[in-house]
Amino acid sequence: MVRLSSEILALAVGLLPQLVQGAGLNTAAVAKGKLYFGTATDNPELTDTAYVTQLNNTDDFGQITPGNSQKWDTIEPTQNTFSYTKGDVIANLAKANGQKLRCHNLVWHSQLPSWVTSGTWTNATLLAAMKNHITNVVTHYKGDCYAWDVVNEALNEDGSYRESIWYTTIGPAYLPIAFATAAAADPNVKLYYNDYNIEYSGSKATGALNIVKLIQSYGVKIDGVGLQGHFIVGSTPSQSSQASTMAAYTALGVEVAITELDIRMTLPSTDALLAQQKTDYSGTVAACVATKNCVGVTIWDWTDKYSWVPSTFSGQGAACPWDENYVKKPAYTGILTALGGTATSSTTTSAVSSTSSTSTTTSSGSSATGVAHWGQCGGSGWTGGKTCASGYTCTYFNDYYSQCL
Ligand SMILES: O[C@@H]1[C@@H](O)[C@H](O[C@@H]2CO[C@@H](O[C@@H]3CO[C@@H](O[C@@H]4CO[C@@H](O)[C@H](O)[C@H]4O)[C@H](O)[C@H]3O)[C@H](O)[C@H]2O)OC[C@H]1O
Repeated sequence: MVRLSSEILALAVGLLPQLVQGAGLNTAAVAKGKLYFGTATDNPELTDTAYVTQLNNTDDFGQITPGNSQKWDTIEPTQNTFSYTKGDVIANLAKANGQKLRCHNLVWHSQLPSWVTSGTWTNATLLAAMKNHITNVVTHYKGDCYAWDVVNEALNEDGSYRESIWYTTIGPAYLPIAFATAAAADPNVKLYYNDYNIEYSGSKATGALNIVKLIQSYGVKIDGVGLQGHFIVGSTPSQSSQASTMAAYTALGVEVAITELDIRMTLPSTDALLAQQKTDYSGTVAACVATKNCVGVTIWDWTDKYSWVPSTFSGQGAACPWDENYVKKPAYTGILTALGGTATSSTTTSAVSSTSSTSTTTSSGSSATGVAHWGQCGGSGWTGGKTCASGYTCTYFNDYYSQCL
């Protein structure tokens, strides 16, 4: 009842209906006792005003993660020369918006500069370089990060250690040493081990459990396990499987978070794939909701326009809850309902229609019904049909947003 009144008020004063507080993903997550619902972002897309408008919407996003700008190759491209410009842009954006920042990442086998991958190292020299990097970066962002992904993807699929430069030169002790170094630089930040395909039981999840135990056995602090959640429509692990795996981690005294959620499909998308994607997103988020020490969910960017998927997995995409035109997909409603939120008219109209056929109509560019459109009615940014369907009138809200009502 209250929400309906807010919508009427918002319409009356010409506000964007989707900004009505109380309707979004982060608001619903916090109401469920979670710390945040968030999204990854990256520097290049921050020049897109409509993108940033939604990124800044704390009703949907209470947390952001830099997708690339805190990685080793960006921050320390040359040994002992640190460049924080890109990372700071995102850290400052989070600060300005009052959003939590998940910091990503300190030690990984990928996106390393050549001075690391091609250097001639001994155990002692590589340890010194790793500790120097961690100390500098964690100190620079001290107080800014809710959590650091201290080590990313240390495992093979069979649960053995990945033959990275870290493992082959230093051995498994690089993990506890990395965590101890981060803890010394910022005793208050949460320290995570982060990986993919550890969201369901199996050898790799066992490997991740063993990493937590290894770090703890050294008397070193580890606060959390990050479950990346890069899934495939129709092959996403079930809610119960994800929840029971989360329980195995939290039984070791650490929290968990879903840190990089996206659910990709073989293109082109169809109504059936979008419906299955909604189910898959919903079950995954519901697993976190059902797990007391699952603190939050982060999607790996919110719009298909800037998703990493098509450039990494040939022929696949449409992995995010918003399409490339910033129209909410059925997945959005799936997430919201898993978070205990209600799909109101502000959700369904500015976002997805409750029927997948409307989404298809919109993305195919034929006449639009009660759905959101970025841009002015009939203008160049008008992303759906150039005209509203019979019985609907195009209503202008602002330069970015119009809707067939
Ligand atoms: O701009 C992009 C960044 O967005 C990108 O960020 C990384 C993306 O995810 C994380 O690393 C990847 C995780 O998925 C692995 O592939 C999996 C293989 O097994 C499959 O079953 C599973 O479905 C797949 O997801 C990739 O091999 C990993 O690289 C990483 O934590 C993020 O930083 O990084 C590259 C930039 O170009």
